[in-house]
Amino acid sequence: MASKALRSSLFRQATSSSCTSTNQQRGMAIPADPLGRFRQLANSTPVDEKPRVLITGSLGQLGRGLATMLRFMYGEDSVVMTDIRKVRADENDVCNYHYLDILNEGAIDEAIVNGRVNTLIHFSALLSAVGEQNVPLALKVNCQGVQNILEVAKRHSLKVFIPSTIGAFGPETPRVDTPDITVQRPKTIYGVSKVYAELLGEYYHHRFGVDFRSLRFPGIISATKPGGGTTDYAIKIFYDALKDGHHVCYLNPDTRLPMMYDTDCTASVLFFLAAQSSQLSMRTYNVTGFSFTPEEIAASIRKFMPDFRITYEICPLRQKIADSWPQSLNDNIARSDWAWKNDYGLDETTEIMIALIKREMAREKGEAPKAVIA
Ligand SMILES: NC(=O)C1=CN([C@@H]2O[C@H](COP(=O)(O)OP(=O)(O)OC[C@H]3O[C@@H](n4cnc5c(N)ncnc54)[C@H](O)[C@@H]3O)[C@@H](O)[C@H]2O)C=CC1
Ligand SMILES: CC(=O)[C@H](N)C(=O)O
Repeated sequence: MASKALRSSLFRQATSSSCTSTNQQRGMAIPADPLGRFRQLANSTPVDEKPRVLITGSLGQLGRGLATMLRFMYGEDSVVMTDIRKVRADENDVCNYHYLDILNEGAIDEAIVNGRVNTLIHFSALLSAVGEQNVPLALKVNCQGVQNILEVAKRHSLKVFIPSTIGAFGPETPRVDTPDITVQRPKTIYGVSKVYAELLGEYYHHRFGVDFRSLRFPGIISATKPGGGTTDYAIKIFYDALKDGHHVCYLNPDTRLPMMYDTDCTASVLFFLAAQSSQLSMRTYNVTGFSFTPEEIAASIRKFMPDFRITYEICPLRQKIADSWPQSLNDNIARSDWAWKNDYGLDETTEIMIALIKREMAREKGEAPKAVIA
């Protein structure tokens, strides 16, 4: 079932940038060489500007793929991975890994100095659903943690990336084509803490000259374990499709949310960090891929697995959160300021997720090779 473009991406064999697979959203297509844009960026980075990056919370959903891409682009010693949990024996994509609790500011200093780090990517956080279950911890990790990170960035003149989220918007926000600057007023502790991070980062930029950068991500779809968010269903649905042919969805069939494929998320971070400060008219930008409802992603899966079934058991907590978030984001300013562009639409994402999970399942049975970037 996999297209030629997909096979190319999985096995890193593509050589040209011509398109072989089309998608209805924004009339896009998967590039035949999915790593081409990353290779080009690495080749165009002057030696004295090569990033040496420390990632906090790097064992979460987004950190591992980003670390793998950074190593591919800038070499094995370009990334220091940190988190607070022990690495499992099967996590063989984890390298140069150290324990780092972001609530310990002195320990962050130490890791930056010892690792000769010039760029800090701050991924540690409690996401929307788990944040509601432990508000005091969410406040500590998401607010105190950000304060510590910004102080360290100021002290060591670091470039610092702290992601924000669609969760930084609320029910009073215009929900369709949500612009960068609008009413926010989120109703989750996650959203409140992310607005704080956006504003505090911008304050450190204007007041102290810290090179703070932030992107408001939509839900990210990847073949890695999600950390307890409202958009997690859009990952689990693929695992359930392949294991059971059936997914029980906790959101209503018509709940539309903006999403993005993992590799586009990684690209947004790396191209944004590589942009010159003079290109940036803002420090916090929306970025997005495509929007869909549970019914629409199920229909996309059925193009590859015609017998797939979806049923619904609504989780009131997550439904309420989803109902307060944008249905689609406007990211035109990122597109014009620093040439942001997503490469993957819904059907490409579906095709790749199915292929990656099939490989993961085969690997578990000892039938497939290990690391893949797609
Ligand atoms: N995954 C998504 O769909 C989206 C993610 N984001 C943001 O991107 C960032 C990364 O997200 P994910 O990887 O999905 O999160 P995740 O929940 O999968 O990973 C977060 C990591 O932070 C670590 N952590 C928790 N407390 C810590 C502490 N005291 N010190 C150090 N590390 C600690 C956890 O061990 C975990 O590995 C977060 O800031 C999140 O808000 C934004 C929008 C969408
Ligand atoms: C969109 C996010 O920030 C995250 N995936 C969540 O659902 O909490």
